[in-house]
Amino acid sequence: MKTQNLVVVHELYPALVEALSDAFNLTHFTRLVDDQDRAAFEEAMAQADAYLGSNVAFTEALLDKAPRLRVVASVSVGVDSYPIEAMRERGIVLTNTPDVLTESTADTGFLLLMMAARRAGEMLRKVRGHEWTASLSREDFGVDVHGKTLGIVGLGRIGQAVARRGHDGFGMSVNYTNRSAKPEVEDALEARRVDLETLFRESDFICVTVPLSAETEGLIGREHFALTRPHAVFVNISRGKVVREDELVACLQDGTLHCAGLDVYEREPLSTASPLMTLDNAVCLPHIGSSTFQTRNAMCDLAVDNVKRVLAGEGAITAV
Ligand SMILES: NC(=O)C1=CN([C@@H]2O[C@H](COP(=O)(O)OP(=O)(O)OC[C@H]3O[C@@H](n4cnc5c(N)ncnc54)[C@H](OP(=O)(O)O)[C@@H]3O)[C@@H](O)[C@H]2O)C=CC1
Ligand SMILES: O=CC(=O)O
Repeated sequence: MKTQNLVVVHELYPALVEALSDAFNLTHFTRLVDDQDRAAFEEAMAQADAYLGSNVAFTEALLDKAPRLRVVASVSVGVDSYPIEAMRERGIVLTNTPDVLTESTADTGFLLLMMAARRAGEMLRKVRGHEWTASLSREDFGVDVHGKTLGIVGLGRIGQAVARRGHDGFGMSVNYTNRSAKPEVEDALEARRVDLETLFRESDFICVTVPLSAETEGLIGREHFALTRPHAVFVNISRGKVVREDELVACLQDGTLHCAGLDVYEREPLSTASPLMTLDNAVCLPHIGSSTFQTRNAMCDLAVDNVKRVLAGEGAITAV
């Protein structure tokens, strides 16, 4: 007999839904769309031993309504949306999905970097808009990536994977800022640790891969964009709130910053009223960092293994 209640708010691959239905009393939402879904979700959480998912606003009030809850398995590496201290006080184990998403997310970072450098979004719009009627002019040229300088803000797992792509694949020099020094990466990638201002001043491409925290919220703004080189490309694949988005928009509009490639925003989904929607020098993706079939399946598998281990009284594989 199934005795444990699992609430999932995530899209899962079909075989996993079947396996979870066999093992648990499963309440499964693909996503919470409206108030009715949210109410049904809270009702299910009142009996839940475990939760697995992402993109749900977790509050202390929700925890108060979930007295049986023992494990929250986030299908993400970032855990900025959870009340971590309140969970700890209640003895709820929080787990995440590091490592399995590192390479796909770094690919997305490099995709944005390349798209912004070569203005791929704009060019695609030209072709589709039937504006490719003659060979392109200098006004449509992009900038080279190979041999340039790449600056990484937050040289953790994903930051290092982006840096490796730049160094090994494109012969780029690497600058980085990070809380702690990374001598082994400095050796392997000839990377140079600098302060944030120097990184913005002395890099052609800047990629943000630092987690959102009290220290990093609003870390980057106009004073940094004002230091950038004439054709600098700014990429953010971490969290929108690390950047002061109104200042980013203003700097893209007034030419202080040449162009940006963004996967994340202050508010998601991005509002249709956002100026980023129409700026030619902003390449905007809808938070697809880890969204490949292989990686999302691996993230779900890891989250499930974490749930099973915690409920069995064993340590989680990737506790936060
Ligand atoms: N766009 C997307 O879809 C995705 C986005 N992400 C985002 O990427 C983030 C990074 O993931 P991941 O690389 O696995 O995380 P890691 O923990 O491996 O790396 C984070 C790095 O940031 C550094 N850091 C943390 N705080 C500060 C600070 N205040 N100042 C300077 N450096 C700091 C850490 O330094 P130290 O080594 O000293 O601790 C560490 O090197 C996630 O938190 C998430 O927000 C992740 C996956 C997908
Ligand atoms: O944004 C995605 C994550 O895994 O964090």
